[in-house]
Amino acid sequence: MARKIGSRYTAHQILGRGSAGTVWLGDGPEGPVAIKLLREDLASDQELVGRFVQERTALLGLDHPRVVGVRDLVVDGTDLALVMDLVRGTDLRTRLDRERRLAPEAAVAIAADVADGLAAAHAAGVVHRDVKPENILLDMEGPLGPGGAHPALLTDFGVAKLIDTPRRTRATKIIGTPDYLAPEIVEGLPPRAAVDIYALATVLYELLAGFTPFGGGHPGAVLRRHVTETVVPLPGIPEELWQLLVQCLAKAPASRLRASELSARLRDQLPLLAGMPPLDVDEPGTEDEEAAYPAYDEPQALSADEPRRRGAVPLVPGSAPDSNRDTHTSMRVPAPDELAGGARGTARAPRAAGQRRPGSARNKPDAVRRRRLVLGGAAVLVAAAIGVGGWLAATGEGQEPAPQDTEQSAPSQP
Ligand SMILES: Nc1ncnc2c1ncn2[C@@H]1O[C@H](COP(=O)(O)OP(=O)(O)OP(=O)(O)O)[C@@H](O)[C@H]1O
Repeated sequence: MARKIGSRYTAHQILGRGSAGTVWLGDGPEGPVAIKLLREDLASDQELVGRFVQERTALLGLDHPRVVGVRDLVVDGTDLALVMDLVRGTDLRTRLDRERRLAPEAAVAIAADVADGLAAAHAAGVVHRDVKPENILLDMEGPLGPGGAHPALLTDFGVAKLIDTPRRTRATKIIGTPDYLAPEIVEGLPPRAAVDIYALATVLYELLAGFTPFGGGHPGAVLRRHVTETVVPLPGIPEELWQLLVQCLAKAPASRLRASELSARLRDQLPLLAGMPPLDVDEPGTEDEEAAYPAYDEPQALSADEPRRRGAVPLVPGSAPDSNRDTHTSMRVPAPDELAGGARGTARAPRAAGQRRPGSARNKPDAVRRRRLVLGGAAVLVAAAIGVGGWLAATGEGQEPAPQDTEQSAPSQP
């Protein structure tokens, strides 16, 4: 079914859905495009529409081969749409779901591409703030690179910033995707370029291991781990690559590499990784923590036959009418002492494949595991939400900080 978007574009077929809306395959005066049609409740928010229009230049301004370009912004009646370059391929989450983990050479090649895109964005004064596999697209029509990896492009630049306004997101709600949230965000500091580096290092770890370094269990527990736990080595990972990951997952933002340096260091490693098979590691259990939390119901938005995705919190609060992912969980603000008190270990050390942890939650039926998932009292929620509350407060209109410790020079985003 075709649908007109403004006077210049026609949407033909749904490519995918996210928390902010639906992405369509469409065409316009210059050929095929991808059209991200924002959810109706967002599109009817006049303040939000105003922000998109105000940021039009910034949205349309990023021009880099590793960034999905935004070509146009359509505001038409109840429609608010971003018209983007069409990437023919898939998103990295889909590939990861299919393959579970990638060979190190391919994983590093993809991460280097994304780092290139980030370097360009940071130089232009833009922080992405939502780097995750869902926002990395693989261009299947592009030339094959190291490890047989297709070129990777980062998408959704600037959208998180526009949608996450204090008015839309009460300070009691946490915004973002917990697995990829840098500790300084959890602690309430404003997001600068280094948060993207942390998120990208998390993605690279996930590509190599099949799970994120601090993910698993209740979203609040995930946030707490970002702040209190150190990343545990992956069995079999080359030392230099491991050191790079450790540096970019540093708790202190200033200790992380800049995007251009990360890209160069990743590419330096590629020859050493050629032909290396995927790492053979087993996902750690979270049973100790799960036992500490009362029952937690899975988010409603996920349909029964859909594969479960990692716990995540919505970019936009509230149920998403056209969303079918469990990237839509809302969390309550934890009390300050909860975070501090939640620093107990979680026994999340990855094990070489085959090594079983006695009584691992991995061996429990899914429904049981789910019921035992977190919520409520314990540790985490607390500091997390307090931190993010501070972050939200700090990212109000006109308060977005210029990306610091980026490739400097460039003007900051208005
Ligand atoms: N420019 C594009 N070209 C081709 N496909 C795209 C493009 N942008 C997005 N898609 C597809 O649409 C899907 C949904 O994208 P969208 O950005 O709305 O959500 P998301 O990033 O997956 O999740 P969320 O918005 O919750 O962070 C993507 O996973 C991808 O498969």
